[in-house]
Amino acid sequence: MGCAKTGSGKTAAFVLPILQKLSEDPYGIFCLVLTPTRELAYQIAEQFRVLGKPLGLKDCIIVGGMDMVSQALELSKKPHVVIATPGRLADHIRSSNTFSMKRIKFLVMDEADRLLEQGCTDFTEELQVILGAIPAKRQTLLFSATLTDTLQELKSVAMNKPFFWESTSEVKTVEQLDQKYLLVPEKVKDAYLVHLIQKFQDEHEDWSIIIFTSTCKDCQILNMMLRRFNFPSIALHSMMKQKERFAALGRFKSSFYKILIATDLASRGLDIPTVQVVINHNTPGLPKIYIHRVGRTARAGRSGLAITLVTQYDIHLVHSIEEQIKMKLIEYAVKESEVLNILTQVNVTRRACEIKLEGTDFDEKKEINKRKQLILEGKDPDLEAKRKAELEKLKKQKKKFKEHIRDAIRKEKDDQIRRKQKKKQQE
Ligand SMILES: Nc1ncnc2c1ncn2[C@@H]1O[C@H](COP(=O)(O)OP(=O)(O)OP(=O)(O)O)[C@@H](O)[C@H]1O
Repeated sequence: MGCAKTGSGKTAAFVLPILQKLSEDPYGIFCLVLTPTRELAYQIAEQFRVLGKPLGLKDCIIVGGMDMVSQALELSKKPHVVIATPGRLADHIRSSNTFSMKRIKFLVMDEADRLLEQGCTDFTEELQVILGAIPAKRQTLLFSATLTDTLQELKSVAMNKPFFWESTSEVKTVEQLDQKYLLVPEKVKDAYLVHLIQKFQDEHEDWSIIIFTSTCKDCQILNMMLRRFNFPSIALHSMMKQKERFAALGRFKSSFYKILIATDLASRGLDIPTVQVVINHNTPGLPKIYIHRVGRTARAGRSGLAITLVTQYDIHLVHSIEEQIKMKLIEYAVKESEVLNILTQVNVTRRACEIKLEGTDFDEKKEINKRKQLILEGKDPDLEAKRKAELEKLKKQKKKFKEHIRDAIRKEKDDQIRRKQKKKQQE
């Protein structure tokens, strides 16, 4: 298990030793790399290709959204390395007997904590299928910039004592990263965003910027809005077709578009050296999401700037981020008068974009996609919706209970302090 900061070169840290071992005894399929997103799979394959060229390395990328037949054909040709997202690889294992992974020596899980996380996109079932198709005797490598929580869980289930390497540093983010926050009222958030982008465009023409949003819809609307202000922006989210996703990323990487508006689909692993600024349009709900998002800049020793827009409802989230990364964010200063000047125009434009999007089948498409996915997984969409609603209810109750306890503890602490102060005064 390897845990090191974002942009510190974890990919090469597993690619190079694997290539070394492969050169000693080359055969296919020698190694399997799993990663949570399709874009990341292509990026890892690129590193294997560059570094493995002298060996004549054959690789194969197995991800969803691409043609399954040609993938099956490639798998049957025994590539040295398979780089895959779990869902599509599990589909191939279930449906095909034209390839075998029984001899693989290395299993790499990149962004391992995400792969093993049991949340909204849960890979558990797919991982079970994959683990059943590869030999038990192998070396398993887990990498991420945020592995600490997963470590404890894994240590308890691992058959051998795992070797864990962590870069020693108190602060969890990169030193060269300038981390700021901007306190903004929810309703005027977009005016601040437009102001920031205008400023960066005016002052640093060559900078590339990533803006992270919380939902696909927000991502889409912001892109429409920024386009209306003539900013060179492009969206990247999971409701886009896979070909559009790759094209968007390609155009951003080549600096054809200088602004990428993305959901957390792009928060992990992506390595784009020109990115100078990351803007969090919403404050990430979890510190580790923050760490990965801001890690899209200041990579490989470069500098970078991260600005998180914080509304009145998000202050507790910033506190937990600061606690986790072990440093304080600094307030970013803006000229309020300049924001006020564009406020009405921005709000009117946003509303116009929202109306335009409502006129399309965006929401409907999302529902259909969700139902399709559930049916593919062999689940009943209606039953799942009911289950989800019940879970939500339970979660809310749990949250309320936790808040209640937290308040009670805080109150008790305050009372204690007050009692102590009173006692001192009396003395
Ligand atoms: N020894 C090195 N010297 C200079 N650059 C390097 C070196 N090793 C890797 N790099 C480059 O550093 C960049 C970041 O590497 P990489 O994408 O592997 O980071 P990472 O640690 O996996 O980050 P993340 O946690 O965000 O996925 C890449 O462009 C890579 O080519």
